[in-house]
Amino acid sequence: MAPELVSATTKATSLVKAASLTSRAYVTFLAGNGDYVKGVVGLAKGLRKVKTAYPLVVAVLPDVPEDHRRMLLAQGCIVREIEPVYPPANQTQFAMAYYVINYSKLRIWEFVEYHKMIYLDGDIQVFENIDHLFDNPNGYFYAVKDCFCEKTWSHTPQYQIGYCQQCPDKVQWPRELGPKPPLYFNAGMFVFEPSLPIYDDLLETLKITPPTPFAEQDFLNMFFKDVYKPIPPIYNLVLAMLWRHPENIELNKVKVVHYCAAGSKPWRYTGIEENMKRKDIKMLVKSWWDIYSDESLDYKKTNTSPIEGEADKFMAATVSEANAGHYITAPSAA
Ligand SMILES: O=c1ccn([C@@H]2O[C@H](COP(=O)(O)OP(=O)(O)O[C@H]3O[C@H](CO)[C@H](O)[C@H](O)[C@H]3O)[C@@H](O)[C@H]2O)c(=O)[nH]1
Ligand SMILES: O[C@H]1[C@H](O)[C@@H](O)[C@H](O)[C@@H](O)[C@H]1O
Ligand SMILES: [Mn+2]
Repeated sequence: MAPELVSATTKATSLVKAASLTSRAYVTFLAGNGDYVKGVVGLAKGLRKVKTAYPLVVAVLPDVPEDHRRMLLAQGCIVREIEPVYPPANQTQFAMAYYVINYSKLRIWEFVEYHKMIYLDGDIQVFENIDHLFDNPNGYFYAVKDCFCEKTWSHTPQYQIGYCQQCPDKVQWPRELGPKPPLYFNAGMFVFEPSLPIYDDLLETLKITPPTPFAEQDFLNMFFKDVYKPIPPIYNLVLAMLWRHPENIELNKVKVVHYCAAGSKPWRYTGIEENMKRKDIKMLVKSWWDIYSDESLDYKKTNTSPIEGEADKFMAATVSEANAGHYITAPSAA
């Protein structure tokens, strides 16, 4: 082959590789000017520590201040601004106010330059590589089953009768309450495929769906109930599982920890709330801090492999062609 052809072929091959790399990404969501940015910085560093091959996209609301965006870019994140999504007007009083902003998460279905994404809350840390989840068959919504035993669930019949899908045989679902409710996932972590038709359908369906206490989590559960595939709790350890269902958890096998129990956010941890003095909780909070404080995990441009370099160029080209000025690109989190 003529040298120029060889080089063209090599270039094409690396572009194809770069394209397939950039067609997968992790994504998280950031709102406001508070301290959740610390969670996202910790997550970017955690993903780098486990040597993920994929970047971390941060979907930010307009109220995220410029200096927080710069911190994320400096950590190798891709920052994309999204518009807020609100549930139907005049009904917001029915949702837990704190969660209403999370409906904005639905915008990530619009990120169709990626074929597949793994969504992670900002209060999640990844302790082992989970890139293999991208290889799960397409066409399903993958997430971990939630637990109904904490007080946050006290508004539900499940909580009131002591039924939890984590131990469905302990308290049987009573016949008089009708059919057993479908499996319910925690929406702090899920694997999904961005799609414009699904995005339109999500927003159209939301218009006719009254808000409920767990906001977009309830909504996503309802919307994806027929394609939901549970994955093991090691992919999203909801901390309450440690004291509610210890028999279901082998802590040394856990890959992803979700600091969602009251008082457990590592950057706010004081130890005063219920269960927060447990040895396992203290250990998990310390593990989060070890990653967050490790300067060797800060993003360095020189860390990028040749393939990542190509991915960056490919992204930059795609972005400037397709979406000039719409969002800011940054290098991979890995
Ligand atoms: O002021 C805020 C509040 C939330 N978030 C983002 O929104 C995510 C969800 O909020 P929490 O993690 O505080 O919520 P929980 O984990 O307690 O709640 C769970 O229920 C919620 C219902 O709305 C969501 O589904 C959420 O993903 C799910 O893990 C955060 O991680 C963070 O990424 C912010 O950036 N700023
Ligand atoms: O999303 C909620 C929230 O994270 C609560 O803290 C937890 O008790 C729930 O199980 C979960 O569904
Ligand atoms: Mn969370």
